Amino acid sequence: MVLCAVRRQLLGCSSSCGAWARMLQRQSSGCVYSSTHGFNLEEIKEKLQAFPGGSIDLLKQESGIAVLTINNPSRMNAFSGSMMVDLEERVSQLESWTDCKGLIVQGAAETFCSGSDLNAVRAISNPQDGMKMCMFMQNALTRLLSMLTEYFTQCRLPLISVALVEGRALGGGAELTTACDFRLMASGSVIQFVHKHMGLVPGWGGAARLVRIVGSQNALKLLGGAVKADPGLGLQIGLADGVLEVPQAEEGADTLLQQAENWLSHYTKGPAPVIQAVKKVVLSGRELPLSEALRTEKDVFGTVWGGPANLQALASKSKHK
Ligand SMILES: CCCC(=O)SCCNC(=O)CCNC(=O)[C@H](O)C(C)(C)COP(=O)(O)OP(=O)(O)OC[C@H]1O[C@@H](n2cnc3c(N)ncnc32)[C@H](O)[C@@H]1OP(=O)(O)O
Repeated sequence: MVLCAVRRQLLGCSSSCGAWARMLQRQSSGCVYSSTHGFNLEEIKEKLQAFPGGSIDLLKQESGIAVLTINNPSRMNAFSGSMMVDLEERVSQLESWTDCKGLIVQGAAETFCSGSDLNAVRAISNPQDGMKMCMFMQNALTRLLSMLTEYFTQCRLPLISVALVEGRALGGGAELTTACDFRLMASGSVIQFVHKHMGLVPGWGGAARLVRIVGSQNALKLLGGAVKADPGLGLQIGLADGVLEVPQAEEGADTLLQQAENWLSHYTKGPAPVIQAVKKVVLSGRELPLSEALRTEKDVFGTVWGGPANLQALASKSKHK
């Protein structure tokens, strides 16, 4: 009962434990919104499907690293309605891939994503439809980053993700980069929250996540000034975790995707259960009050202690020179 009250207080829930239980139920599905918020998944999917074009493509690789490609080159990879539905389906596919360790999110044809498809935006510019689209994308991107389900130590997508930003990441595209653990920016690339210029603020969860990544001062500057963040600024404020050189065609150097895979492999090398456990303890440390984070860490520790990787390391008497 005391814990219940503490949790209610922490999440600003002033209603009864029944309401709290419903909130927990929502969180166990990894979603922010459910029917209690007027969110009807099938209804919104049908509405979004009316705006077709492009696709979100998922490639699962034997290495345990998946590549998610935003693919709508004729519109600078803008998100059509059907691509939003695609995204949610790809997240479900990733959630059921137990050996998954890492994810690279990239755009097709040398640019990342120019945000919402403005044709769809114009057609659903009434507040009700805007809210529905916003809830749908927040649910999908929250599941992508596994931000809520760690309350049950059952983080569904415990992979380490990186956005590979080439060209432009604008509006919703900039928001998408914040739904990854890391951002790698190619030389010449730009992340820009152009929402203010559109008379908007982020609605796909990008503002809340941005504050956690760069702090509220920098977030206010990026959003309030619709600042073009190039790789230099990105590194300086912690928005970018690395800069990749775009290879010249004749050089035979690694492609940006190969460079991103090499970069990510430093963090995904090793058995999937151990990598997934790392993601879980870091997420719970960030998202939970200390006492709950410590308990979560204990539970996750229990899943790897005496496990195959641990026993093998003990048997090999490995030294860490
Ligand atoms: C909560 C979500 C909030 C949002 O995401 S609101 C959307 C924010 N994004 C935007 O406003 C992007 C608007 N587009 C632009 O600024 C420019 O097109 C951009 C991306 C800088 C590229 O400029 P350029 O390289 O000069 O290329 P361009 O303008 O000729 O574009 C090539 C074709 O792509 C299209 N396009 C680009 N961004 C789009 C979008 N978001 N929705 C729909 N179509 C889009 C553009 O209309 C053009 O098509 P077309 O060749 O004229 O048929």
